[in-house]
Amino acid sequence: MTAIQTSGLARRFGDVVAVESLDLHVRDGEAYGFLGPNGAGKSTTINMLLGFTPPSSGSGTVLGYDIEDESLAIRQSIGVLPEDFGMYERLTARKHVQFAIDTKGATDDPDDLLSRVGLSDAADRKAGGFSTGMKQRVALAMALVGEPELLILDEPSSGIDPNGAREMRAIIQEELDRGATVFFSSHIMEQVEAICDRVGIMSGGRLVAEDSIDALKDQFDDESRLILTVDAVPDGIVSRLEPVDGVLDVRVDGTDIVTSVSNSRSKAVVINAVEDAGGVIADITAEDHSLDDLFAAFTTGDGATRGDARASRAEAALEEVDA
Ligand SMILES: Nc1ncnc2c1ncn2[C@@H]1O[C@H](COP(=O)(O)OP(=O)(O)OP(=O)(O)O)[C@@H](O)[C@H]1O
Repeated sequence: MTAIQTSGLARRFGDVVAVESLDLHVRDGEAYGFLGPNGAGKSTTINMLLGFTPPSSGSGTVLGYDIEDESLAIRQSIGVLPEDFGMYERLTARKHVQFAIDTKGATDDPDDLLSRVGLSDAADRKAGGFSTGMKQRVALAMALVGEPELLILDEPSSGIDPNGAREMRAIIQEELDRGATVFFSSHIMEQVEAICDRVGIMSGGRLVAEDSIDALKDQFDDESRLILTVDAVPDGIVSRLEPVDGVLDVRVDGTDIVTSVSNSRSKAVVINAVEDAGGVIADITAEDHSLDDLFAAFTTGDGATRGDARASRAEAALEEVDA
């Protein structure tokens, strides 16, 4: 069975198209990273999957249940860590978890769950005094109630310190090991890279890529990144380099001119162009692409055509897969 499937799913808020013709396929037992910049439509998608926001058009199923007609069954069967989790200030951490257990008719021991998320010491404290990270841990404990087949986690690591993020990763891995499907949105690329089998990248309400991280990276195999550190960045260097044949992207980061080039011939042209523009090159670095680059490539529209070009490349690649 497909854990999550949507077809032409869309949601508009007035003139704003939050999600547009979304076809999502999350397989049983996989860890699926749902990525995208702020405002890309991730939370709106998750809210549609949970039945909190009705779609403007399109359809979808979660664990085989229809997202519009069977949302109650969906919420009973899955574990959710929502984006904005409101807590009852006067209830203790344990009471929160017990509430989730009772609601689901589950038999978990709340103390076991609080121990898993590292909150044993705070079990009897009222949530009103909790830090953001502690609230997030309570929310995760509540999501884990009843060993759900599917966990939907919206930014699970937000507000969590690096140790907490590592523990969160370990918990997600444990859940995967017992056979659960994990669908989570995140801005933390290391976390996504460490956990995910596949990622879907949203941009402007559309799914611009959906594949394994390795497969997406393969699309960049013929490309490399060239970083020129200069004493002072020459005026207008971005618009000067962008038209150079083989240059896929240019941006300036402090005194670094960061370019993606499709062949080594272009590197020499870039270096010459920077020097011709009066740049004194202090250092040259060539780098492989990281997941951050990949994310930027699929989601940024700045630097003129690059984001669009990448998006169309991604679409072309996906069409090939579909064909
Ligand atoms: N209730 C609403 N009313 C009006 N516009 C909305 C509403 N909810 C979302 N939007 C708009 O829809 C778009 C997508 O928002 P959404 O929250 O889904 O993005 P996101 O990818 O989850 O972003 P973030 O990473 O910042 O949480 C944005 O332009 C947002 O302003």
